[in-house]
Amino acid sequence: MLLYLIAGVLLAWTVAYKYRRRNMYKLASRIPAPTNEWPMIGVAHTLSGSTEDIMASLQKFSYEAMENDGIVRVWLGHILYFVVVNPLDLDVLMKTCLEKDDLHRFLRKVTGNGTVFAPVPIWRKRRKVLVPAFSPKIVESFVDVFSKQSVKLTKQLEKQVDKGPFSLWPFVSTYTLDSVCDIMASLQKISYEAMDNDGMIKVWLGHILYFVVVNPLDLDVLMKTCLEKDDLHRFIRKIIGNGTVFAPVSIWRKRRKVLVPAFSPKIVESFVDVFSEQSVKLTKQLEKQVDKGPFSLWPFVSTYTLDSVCETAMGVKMNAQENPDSPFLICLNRILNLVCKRIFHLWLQPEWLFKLFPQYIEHQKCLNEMHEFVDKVIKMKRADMKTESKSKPETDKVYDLGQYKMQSFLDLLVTLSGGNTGGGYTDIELREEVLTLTIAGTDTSAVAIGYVFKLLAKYPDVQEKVYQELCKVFGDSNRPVIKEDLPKLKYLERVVKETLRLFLPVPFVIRKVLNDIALPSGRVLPAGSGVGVSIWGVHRDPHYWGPDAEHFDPDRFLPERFNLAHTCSYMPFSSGPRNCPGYQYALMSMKTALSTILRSYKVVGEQEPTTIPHIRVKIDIMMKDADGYCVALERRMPTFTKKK
Ligand code: HEM
Repeated sequence: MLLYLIAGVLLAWTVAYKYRRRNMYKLASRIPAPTNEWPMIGVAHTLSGSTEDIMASLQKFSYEAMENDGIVRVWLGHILYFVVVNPLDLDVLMKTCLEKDDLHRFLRKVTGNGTVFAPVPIWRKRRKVLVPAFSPKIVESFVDVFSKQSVKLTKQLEKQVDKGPFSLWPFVSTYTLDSVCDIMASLQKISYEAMDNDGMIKVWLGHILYFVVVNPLDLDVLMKTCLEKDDLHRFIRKIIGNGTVFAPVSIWRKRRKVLVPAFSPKIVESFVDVFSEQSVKLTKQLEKQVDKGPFSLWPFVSTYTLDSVCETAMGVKMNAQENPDSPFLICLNRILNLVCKRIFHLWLQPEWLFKLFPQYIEHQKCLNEMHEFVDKVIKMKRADMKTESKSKPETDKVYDLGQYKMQSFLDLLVTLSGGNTGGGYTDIELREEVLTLTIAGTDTSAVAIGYVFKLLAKYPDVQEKVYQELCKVFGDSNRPVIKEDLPKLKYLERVVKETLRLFLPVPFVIRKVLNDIALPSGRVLPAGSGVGVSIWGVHRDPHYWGPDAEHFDPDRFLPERFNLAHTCSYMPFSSGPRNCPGYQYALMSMKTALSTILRSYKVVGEQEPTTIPHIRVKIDIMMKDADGYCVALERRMPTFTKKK
């Protein structure tokens, strides 16, 4: 019975198929075929892999079509194609045939339902969102990017001048790639659009609707109610698990309660000695670069912040400044780089697909190395706390594990979570929190220090004022910084705050909307959508910062001038219950490093002709200088050795 049924279905399908083909043949017979049809030439060329020959065939078909009233028919496998060159026919076809051919299915594997190859029902919605993003005003705003990339391209081509023929392709292809991949430029553009649209604009990212918000009144509500982090953070959760920064709210609440007391002013102040010692080391490391022209500051400042954070978080002297080949540092940088790639490359997102890429093995290797290291520190800490022994275990060859201090965050977390025996954090919870602090505290502060350097090089008058203040506080002494110095460095603090306004390490924060939310601006954000908080946009919005919002002016933070109309109009450390608990720590670490280095060296670089600073930025988890914080140093006085 079943066999009869199957046979019947097959027969019906064959008849229908034959009928359709007959119909097709009938229609096709009115249209000539080219003299050499596809199966003969096309397949042979395809098998030989000669794409040049395929192009030659396509050109030939086009010529034949020109001679046959603008159309010829071609079979590709079992599918009949009409090659059309007649503009009148094309006018109708381009308006009616909107579905892309199945041949594009291979590209769809990469772009998914991205507008270009999406099926028509999906395409219609996507196109509606995409078209306004190509408005003349927006496209015009990209000319700056094209222009900068063109100057770079011209400089790259310089190497080939008067050297005979060469392939232009690698040069022009990277030019367009750089322009198109300028993710930060797109985020900035969207933020400007939001400013012009009463502080909000909507954007589709894949199938999720995001609202990019820059209105501080709306943000005040959103930052207090939308506490759940977006799913895009799941890649970084692979590293830090349920560590405070990206934990689901139910877990985050408990973790935050334990973490906040560990950032009390008294505890953070006690870290200044660590910042100071590491800053002296940093100044010594920089010595090699003095009077030697421009160099990238990034490896120097990022190892300074890593050493400071590891010492204060785990009590371990990482010595990354002297030992940049430290496996922990290499793994940390590599894994963060892979996370960033996964966020922006859709094909690396599904876990099963990512596992097929060689990067997966690298990812796991780095993860294991980092976990093993932190687990080792935790084990030693527990043992040490148990025996309360002052004698330290044998020094680890690479990490110098023996030298931890008693009041690191790790000590505090063990105690604050309920103690070393029962009730307190498990080893995994401790590892998650320690890694969270390391990741949240390292690059953020390094990025910010790097931007201060860039801006001081651009504005020597501002640097001179910083230097004069340092001379006033430290006299001609080259002693290391102590905690009492920091509150006296008021102008330096204004420079840091203004830098964090214009060039902030975390320009965007993404949260989930779990329930419909009515906002002060009158809009309602629907449950299931996402909020892209453009802190970058908030900080540059002339509605709140005046017509000179884009200008670098540290004195706008003078108490008599600074009037924070809305809490959320300045929030480099975010706002609300999920803001950054490390802001005092970061400011102290930055001020210590800057006041140590700037007494020894003058930073020089390309000066800015106006008060609007231009720094080319890229998104690499954080917003970083695309040129690696390139500056030069000139000597002012000998490096620091003496204590007060
Ligand atoms: C200039 C330096 C820094 C900047 C600009 C910065 C910025 C931020 C921002 C914007 C957030 C909130 C993200 C959100 O709202 O979703 C955050 C969270 C956090 N930051 Fe920082 N941060 C800095 C330094 C630090 C340091 C030095 C530490 C620790 C040593 C730290 C630890 C954390 C932690 C634990 C969180 C998670 C808070 C929570 O979810 O409850 N940050 N940071």
